[in-house]
Amino acid sequence: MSYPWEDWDHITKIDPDKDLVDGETFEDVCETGTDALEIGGTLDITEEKMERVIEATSKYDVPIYQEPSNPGVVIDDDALDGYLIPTVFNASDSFWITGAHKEWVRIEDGLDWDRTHTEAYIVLNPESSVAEYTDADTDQSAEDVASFARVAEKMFGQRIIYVEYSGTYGDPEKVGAAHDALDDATLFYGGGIHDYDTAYEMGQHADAVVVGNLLHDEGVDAVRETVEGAKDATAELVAE
Ligand SMILES: CC(C)=CCC/C(C)=C/CC/C(C)=C/CC/C(C)=C/COP(=O)(O)OP(=O)(O)O
Ligand SMILES: O=P(O)(O)OC[C@@H](O)CO
Ligand SMILES: [Mg+2]
Repeated sequence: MSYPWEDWDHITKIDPDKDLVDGETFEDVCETGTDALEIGGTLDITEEKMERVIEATSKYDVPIYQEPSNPGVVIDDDALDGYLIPTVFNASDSFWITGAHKEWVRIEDGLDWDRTHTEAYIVLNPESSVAEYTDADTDQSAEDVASFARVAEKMFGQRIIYVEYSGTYGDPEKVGAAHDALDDATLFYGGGIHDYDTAYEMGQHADAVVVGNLLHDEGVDAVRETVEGAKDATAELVAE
């Protein structure tokens, strides 16, 4: 079986709680060359804000996925290509590993399983809201990260492993260790990517890089540079 994310090099994560840079539109975002949009964030996400972003982005060709941070914000919308549901492998509280998922399945009947996929997060920036929120144990060596990645793929059948440094640029060695530990699963990296070079460097280790804050803080020209960095890193790997 093949999955759409296997062809992605670059993902733009849109936080529905944050604005775009003045004068920029969702059309501009879709024209950066990014391969997919993930819509989600951890703080103050409401259904209404989610709907607004889905509505505005669904007119263009880029696939859009919702990444809900809790069961209460999931939107039932045909415009979505699917749902990427996080599970946090190094959370201290099992609510963020399987508990929220159990609640979701309990309250929703008729989930669209064909469009529902999971992302196995390894959260590594202790300062991030996602680390606080899930009480993640972020003190992990490269070997620990590699082992989490392997457990996620081999024992839990996860197809997406996500090394998350939300808000700060991470350690390429840990990202590389996760990549080396995987056979077929896809590795996402997110955190602090802000220019061509950072996208290029992490793009050499991860299958796809995720860019979040940059869109809201600097705008689409900066995002386009990161698309180029990520694509060049992939082109180089393919040529090797
Ligand atoms: C079962 C369902 C439907 C949901 C549960 C989903 C889970 C387990 C969420 C855990 C938290 C998580 C991994 C959320 C994904 C989104 C994310 C990482 C947002 C980025 O977080 P930050 O950048 O730290 O937060 P802000 O940007 O909001 O400050
Ligand atoms: O906002 P940044 O630091 O780019 O992180 C992207 C993403 O991994 C957040 O979930
Ligand atoms: Mg953020």
